[in-house]
Amino acid sequence: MSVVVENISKSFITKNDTINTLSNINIEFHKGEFVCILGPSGCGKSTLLNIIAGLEKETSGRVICNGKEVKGAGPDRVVMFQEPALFPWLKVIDNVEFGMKLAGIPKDERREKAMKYLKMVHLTRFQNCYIHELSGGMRQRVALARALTLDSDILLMDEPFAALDSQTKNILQLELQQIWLETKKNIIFVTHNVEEAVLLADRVIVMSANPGTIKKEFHIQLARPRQPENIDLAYLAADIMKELKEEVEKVAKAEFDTNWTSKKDLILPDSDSDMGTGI
Ligand SMILES: Nc1ncnc2c1ncn2[C@@H]1O[C@H](COP(=O)(O)OP(=O)(O)OP(=O)(O)O)[C@@H](O)[C@H]1O
Repeated sequence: MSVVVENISKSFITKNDTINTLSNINIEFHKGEFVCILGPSGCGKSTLLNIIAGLEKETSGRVICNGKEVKGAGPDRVVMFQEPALFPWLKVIDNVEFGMKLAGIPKDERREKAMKYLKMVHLTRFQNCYIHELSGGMRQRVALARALTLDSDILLMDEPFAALDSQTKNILQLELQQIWLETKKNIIFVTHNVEEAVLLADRVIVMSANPGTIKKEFHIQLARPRQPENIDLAYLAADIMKELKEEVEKVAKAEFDTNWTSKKDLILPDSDSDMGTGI
C-alpha cells in the first residue's frame, strides 16, 4: 500500500468564519491503483489532494506515504494541476527536463529520459517548440511528460483535463490510460466529471460536502483500455450520478437563492456529466 489517509480533518479559519472543509477522511490508496475522487464543487477534493501532496497542512489526522508520515512536499508525490505550469521562455524539451535539472540529474541522462516521456505523450516532433506554439492539450501533455520524468510512484492530478475541449480531453484520457498501463503508477485523480472517473479509475471515491466526507466507493473492474462509448461504463456512470445528484443539489441549495429547485439539465448535463461546474 502506498498512501494512507488517516482521520484527516481540515478547517480554514477566515476573518469572519471557520470553514470545516474535511471531516475524518480515511482512505487507503494501493500501489499501482488508479483512483478518482469525485464530488460536488467545494466538497474539499483539491484540499484533500493538496494535503496528500504536502502543500496544505491538515488540522488533524495524518497522511502516511510509503510508511512515512507526510510533512511537506516530496519527490515521491508529483502533482499536476488544471493549468500546466510551464515556462514560456523554455523550449518543450527544456521544460520537460526542468525538474530533473533541479534534482541534479546529469545532462545526458536528462535528455534520454525527457525523450522517452515525450515519446510516450507523442510530442517528440515538438521538442524544440516554445509553449505559446502549442495547443492547450499539447501543453498538458508536456506537463505530464515532465511529471513522469520524476519517477515518483505517486501522481496526484487535480482536474488536469478540465480546461480542455471534449475531443482533446478524450484523446488525453486514452493516452493517460495507456501511460498508466505502462508505468503502473499510483494515480490519485480529482474530477467533477463522472464519465471521466469511470473511464479512468479502478476505484471511484464519491465525496459529500459541508463538511467533505467519503460518501461511497465504487470498484470498477472493466478491462482496459476503456473506450468512452462502452455501455457498461454508461451504466456505472448512471449509478454514480445517482449518488452525486443528492450532493450537488445540497451544495446548490446552500449557494443559490431559497426559491431554487433543480432542473434535470443542470444536475445531469448531457454533454459530459460534469458535476458541479453548472452551479
Ligand atoms: N485557502 C483557503 N482559505 C479559505 N477557504 C478555503 C481555502 N481553500 C479552500 N477553501 C474552502 O474549502 C472548501 C473546499 O475547497 P476545495 O477547493 O478543496 O473544493 P473542491 O471540491 O476541490 O472544489 P472544486 O471542485 O470547485 O474545485 C471551499 O469552501 C473553499 O472555499
